[in-house]
Amino acid sequence: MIDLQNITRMFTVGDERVYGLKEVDLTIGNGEYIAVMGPSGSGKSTLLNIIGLLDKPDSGIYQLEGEVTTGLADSKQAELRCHKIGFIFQFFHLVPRMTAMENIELPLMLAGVEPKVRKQKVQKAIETFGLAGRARHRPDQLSGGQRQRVAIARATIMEPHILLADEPTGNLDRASGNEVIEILEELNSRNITLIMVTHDPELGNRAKRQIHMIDGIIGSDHTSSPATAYAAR
Ligand SMILES: Nc1ncnc2c1ncn2[C@@H]1O[C@H](COP(=O)(O)OP(=O)(O)OP(=O)(O)O)[C@@H](O)[C@H]1O
Repeated sequence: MIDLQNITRMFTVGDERVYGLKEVDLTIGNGEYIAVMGPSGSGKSTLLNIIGLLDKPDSGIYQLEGEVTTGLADSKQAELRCHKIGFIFQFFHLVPRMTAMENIELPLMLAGVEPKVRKQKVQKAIETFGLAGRARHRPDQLSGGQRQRVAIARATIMEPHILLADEPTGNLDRASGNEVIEILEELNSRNITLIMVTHDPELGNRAKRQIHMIDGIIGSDHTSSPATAYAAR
């Protein structure tokens, strides 16, 4: 469960103060599938960064799975992030000099998992995400869709409960984008919470709940009825 209470994040640009988020209340249950939409600058990435513990609010309380995260030491926040949350970005954020395999292995290394277990897990992920034959390729030797599949493998290798995806198909052609969405939806069907920022209304409609941001606040929060959700697929 993700629970944001009265969350505000402000940025100072020159003499001006800009709200990234303004007194936002939001509760997200386990296994939900949410699309976060809204115009540029409305606070979508700020919201995702706060939920993902990549950024801290200026005020308010954020509880992640019952634990109050606000005020926790950076190291403790990093530990929570590493074990509970996977990130997928529009531009993949893979390490260019590492192979697909090494990129996928990275979170396991950072978490101190022993080499034998690492190898087993990476091998399984390579197979699960259709990357056999590409394991030793570097990102610049992979297609966009393959890079995003490596990024998803890396994001899920620690078996997080929550996946945060910021425009995961924004840099992909339609076919590769569809493939990536289907993978993310399959993960969500296994009770992984999926929160996806998207500018694409068609994609947004596939989610079971749509949150529209405007000027740092939640302008609307709509959950599709099961029948509507089915029709949108
Ligand atoms: N690091 C920063 N420094 C200053 N202002 C920032 C910073 N990050 C975000 N903002 C401001 O906070 C507001 C929300 O930005 P945010 O990136 O969350 O919007 P967004 O909805 O994700 O936009 P986009 O769709 O263009 O990615 C904007 O006014 C933005 O200019």
